[in-house]
Amino acid sequence: MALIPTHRPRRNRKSEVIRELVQETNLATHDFIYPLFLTEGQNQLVEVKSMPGIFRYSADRIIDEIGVCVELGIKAFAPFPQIKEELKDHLARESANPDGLYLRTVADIKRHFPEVVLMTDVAMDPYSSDGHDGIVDAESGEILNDASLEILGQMALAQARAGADIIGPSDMMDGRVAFIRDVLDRNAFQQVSIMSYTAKYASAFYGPFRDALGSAPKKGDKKTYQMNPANRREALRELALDEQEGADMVMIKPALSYLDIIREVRNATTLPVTAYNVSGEYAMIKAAAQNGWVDGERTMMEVLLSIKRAGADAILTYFAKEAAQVLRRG
Ligand SMILES: NCc1[nH]cc(CCC(=O)O)c1CC(=O)O
Ligand SMILES: [Mg+2]
Repeated sequence: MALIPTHRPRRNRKSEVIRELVQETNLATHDFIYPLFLTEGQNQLVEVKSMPGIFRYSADRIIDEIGVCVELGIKAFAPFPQIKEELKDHLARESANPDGLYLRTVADIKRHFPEVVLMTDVAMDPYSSDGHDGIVDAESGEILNDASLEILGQMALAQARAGADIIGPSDMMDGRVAFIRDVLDRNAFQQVSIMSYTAKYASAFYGPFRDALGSAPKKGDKKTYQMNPANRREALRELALDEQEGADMVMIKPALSYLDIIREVRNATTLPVTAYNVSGEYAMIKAAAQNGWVDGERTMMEVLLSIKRAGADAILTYFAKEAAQVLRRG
């Protein structure tokens, strides 16, 4: 008797239709935010070596690319700029230049596609001659928190003026969400949202992104501002502060080694939760797929689904375009 199971979960797996009926999590193209790399010049389309299938686009080429994505149903984008070395300085001044590569292109994208949502990145690293997200004290090498807030506030304001829909502070300075919210509100940008990089870990998985932008720290690492990968409770503390400071959405980054944090944050907040499936996570799957070691497409879809199952409402992912093609095919 004991040898005949009374409970048979396999009955709910016996056909494709039944499996779909009981499926708990679904991926949709509208879940994706597509990060895009911008570069100077005309007619530039340069593949990032460590990210096969991902390119740096000059301003003229990005418009066509966004057109293709919109056609596929991708409606949200997160642009990042590759800034020329000679435009970088200790105070990241280029970050607030309305005629610079980034803000000019943001305005241009919004002109061509008023309906797309642009999330702009607030952090000093792409514009900083030190390659850090905040100001580096010349003597001590310390990353100065409160002095950096001024620069981040001006950067956010310049992005709002260029037409950003969502400001994404990725810098991990303390208090920046409240600071940026205040600057935006005092300048009549009450409707511009803030998606905080709430729990951003000091991760080895950012390597290919830093290759793409040439934004790696010139000295030291980011461990005095990005979080220790060992910590879980600290993510909840950052969450509580970002809620108090007025974040509209919160983000966990990276995603795959931090699915537990995504779930934990999902359970602790009523705010929308986003996860950033970062460059190194993309590169790993691409490399294995190119070697024939995993099925790239199935691995991609499984990873994205897992991030949603963990509790993310939206996903920043370099896979957005490929996954949208798979989802369209059905
Ligand atoms: N402000 C820094 C920033 N903004 C986005 C990413 C990484 C994204 C990725 O790896 O895909 C980083 C990484 C870093 O700290 O150097
Ligand atoms: Mg914080």
